[in-house]
Amino acid sequence: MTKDPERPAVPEPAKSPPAAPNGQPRIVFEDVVKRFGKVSVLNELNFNVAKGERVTLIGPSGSGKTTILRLLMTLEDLSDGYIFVDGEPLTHAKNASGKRVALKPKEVSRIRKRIGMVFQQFNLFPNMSVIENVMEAPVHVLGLPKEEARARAQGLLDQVGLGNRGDEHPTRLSGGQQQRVAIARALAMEPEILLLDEVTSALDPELVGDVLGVLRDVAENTDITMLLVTHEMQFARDVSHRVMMFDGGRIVEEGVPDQIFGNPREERTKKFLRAVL
Ligand SMILES: Nc1ncnc2c1ncn2[C@@H]1O[C@H](COP(=O)(O)OP(=O)(O)OP(=O)(O)O)[C@@H](O)[C@H]1O
Repeated sequence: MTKDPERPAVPEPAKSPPAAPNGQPRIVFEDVVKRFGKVSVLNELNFNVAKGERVTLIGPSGSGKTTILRLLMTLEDLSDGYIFVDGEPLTHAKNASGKRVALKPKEVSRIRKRIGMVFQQFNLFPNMSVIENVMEAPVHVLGLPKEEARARAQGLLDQVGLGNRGDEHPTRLSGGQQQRVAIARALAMEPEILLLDEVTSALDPELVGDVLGVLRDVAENTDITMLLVTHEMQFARDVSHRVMMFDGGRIVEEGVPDQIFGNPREERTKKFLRAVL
């Protein structure tokens, strides 16, 4: 695989990921229902993710993986049920009489700020320089002074191997470099939760390794809770504490990566893995 010369060497992947953290959950999905029109995509889905845990969601196309991330990012409305972050409701709560009520936008945004997402398409602002892309949310959402935001952005660009490209426009960068900027941009908000949705799927194969290298660094050197949707099964195996296999909006099977990838129990998981591995 071609290495980007600007990208510093990344450490070798850990042989086996550390034991999954437990304790107070960072994320709780409680009886989550998502419908698009009359079609129910998630049906009373329940799961927890611990603080610092990295969970990969796998499953066939249409099984609801992206919808789960988009609900957490509040890009989709929750049809029913509750999502909690550190015990606090994200978009809906029960009022004193037990009725489900939507939270006010201000309350939603307070928690939502703690969540970052990187998409398949990098979605950088084409009219801003690379460093301005990374500074934008810290300045406008967190209210950080510009110089502080710039220093933070520069540090992150250094971290993703693009420290000397800050003044360029994103369109001059390769897809892999743009995706590394998008990762820096998500990290600039110092999220407690990072959602990664097929972040290498739009890249030429030779650019995938550098982006995964950056994410490996993040996984190994921070305690950010991560939810990943990826087709990079070796990467998922290396960095995840847990893998959840979805089909039809339900969890078919979950377990540590070695078990799911090496010794899946459910026929549906075996069939899916046969098709993708
Ligand atoms: N905005 C929308 N309107 C209508 N249906 C939608 C919408 N977004 C998603 N869906 C449907 O919801 C289901 C779950 O989609 P989702 O993207 O979450 O699946 P996925 O597991 O991430 O699939 P993929 O691996 O192909 O990205 C699919 O049947 C999809 O067609």
